[in-house]
Amino acid sequence: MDLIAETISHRFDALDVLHDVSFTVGAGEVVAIVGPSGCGKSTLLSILGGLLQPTAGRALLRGAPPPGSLNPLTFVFQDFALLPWASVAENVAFPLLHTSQSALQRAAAVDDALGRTRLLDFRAVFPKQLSGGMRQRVGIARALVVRPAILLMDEPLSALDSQTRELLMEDFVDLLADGTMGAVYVTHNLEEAVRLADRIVVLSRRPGRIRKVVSVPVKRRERDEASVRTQLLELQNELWSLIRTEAIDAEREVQHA
Ligand SMILES: Nc1ncnc2c1ncn2[C@@H]1O[C@H](COP(=O)(O)OP(=O)(O)OP(=O)(O)O)[C@@H](O)[C@H]1O
Repeated sequence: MDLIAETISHRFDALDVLHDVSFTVGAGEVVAIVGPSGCGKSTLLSILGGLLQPTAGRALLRGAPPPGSLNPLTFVFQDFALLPWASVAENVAFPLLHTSQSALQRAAAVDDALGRTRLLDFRAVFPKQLSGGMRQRVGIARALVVRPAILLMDEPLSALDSQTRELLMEDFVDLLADGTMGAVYVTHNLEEAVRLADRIVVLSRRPGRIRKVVSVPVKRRERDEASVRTQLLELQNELWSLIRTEAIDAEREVQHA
């Protein structure tokens, strides 16, 4: 199933946020969205996920969802957005509450999502008992439980320390390995973009327009190998040089606001 951003523009009243953004996320593809602060990345993700109607253009899905998919698009949030009073298993089961699945089917789907995120031993634990990294694993399991075609991720690792980020990036590489699930990955972190994405959409300063789309020419599985480190670092530098001046301007704008 493909997700298509078709000439999307958006305004919040007088604030021009996105301008004429078009790209396609193919089945199983990971597309990162990077750009200076406030350029409209989260707004674009909300539009892609159908939470926000764009002022112009549209987001559409094309093709059949994966077998057994209950929801083609599902979000993973920066702040995990877990229910504090519910256990890990109950949090993960939450998106299934209003589906027609039987209790047995739900339990199987929850077990599958917990297994894929290595959380089976933590099913009865409550979020406050978990580290940040484990909480985000629960957030990811909750997204996986509906067997989505595409994960919509908004800075999913930015609340975590660098070691935990590294571990979760490895988890993402595993989860995305069989190519059945794609992702749109919004991030400030160019290292994450280069590590995880097939293609990186670089947005300009607000109103965000596409400045460049960059492909990562190394298989995801091989990106932690020493032999490609220089190549990936060069790509990261290329991205930073595209963003740097505008990031400085955006930073000043935020500070003066
Ligand atoms: N609901 C809203 N109403 C009005 N303005 C909004 C709303 N949501 C976002 N904005 C503004 O739209 C602009 C783009 O915001 P958005 O969060 O999409 O950018 P971003 O690129 O994700 O930012 P950051 O990199 O800082 O996370 C910002 O100036 C923001 O203040």
